[in-house]
Amino acid sequence: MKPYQRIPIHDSHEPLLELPAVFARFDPHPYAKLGAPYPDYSPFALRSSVVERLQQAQTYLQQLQPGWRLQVFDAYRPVPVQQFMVEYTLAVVCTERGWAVDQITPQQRQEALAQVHQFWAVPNLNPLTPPPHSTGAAVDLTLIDAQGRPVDMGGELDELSLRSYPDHYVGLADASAEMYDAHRQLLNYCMAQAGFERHYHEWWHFSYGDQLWAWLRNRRHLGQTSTAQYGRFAA
Ligand SMILES: C[C@@H](N)C(=O)N[C@H](C)C(=O)O
Ligand SMILES: [Zn+2]
Repeated sequence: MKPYQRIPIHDSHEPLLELPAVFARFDPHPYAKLGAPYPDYSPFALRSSVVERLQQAQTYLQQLQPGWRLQVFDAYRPVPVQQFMVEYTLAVVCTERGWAVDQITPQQRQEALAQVHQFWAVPNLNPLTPPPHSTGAAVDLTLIDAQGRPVDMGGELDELSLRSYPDHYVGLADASAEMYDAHRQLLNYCMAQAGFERHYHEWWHFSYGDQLWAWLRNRRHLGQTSTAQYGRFAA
């Protein structure tokens, strides 16, 4: 169990809302394209207050960089999709290691899964420990410029590497590294101004009101005892 999963949840039962067209999106959606199951809700949906805060974040961004927009990669993710993506990523990791995923030993499976879970939450059905995206309060996103071109963040979303750590480029004396770090700081600044917290291993993952958000806030403000406002979304 991760420490943030001990945070109590008092669900506000806010609805999930489709993201408005003011935000750019990855099209087609990256996991739907792979065949992930979305029977009920779009992956581009978030809890209503989280949508409002995302709009605030984009307003802050446009005050600093006119015309730039947030580009959403993924938002609401039901637990079966979390399971699908963990299995998919496990197969990728096995292939990279030269292993056939359907012939690995229990020990190899454990090793490969440990790598997967550095970046992917466990597809847990326990309502006390929901995967962050199944709450509808977590979002993976990046920036595009006024011409609609991707802003270079020095790594791809969902990349299983140290480059994904938010501070990977901090202090590196190289012009590209400084630019990547400036872009990551800009994204984090706008999201933080709107109340979001960023994942400690992923420059692209932010949330507002889930267990990880409360845990990160309490860690930053000693003495604060925030709880989660969103558990696993249930219609
Ligand atoms: C890997 C990335 N897409 C992601 O969302 N990671 C977090 C930790 C998750 O699986 O909830
Ligand atoms: Zn995420």
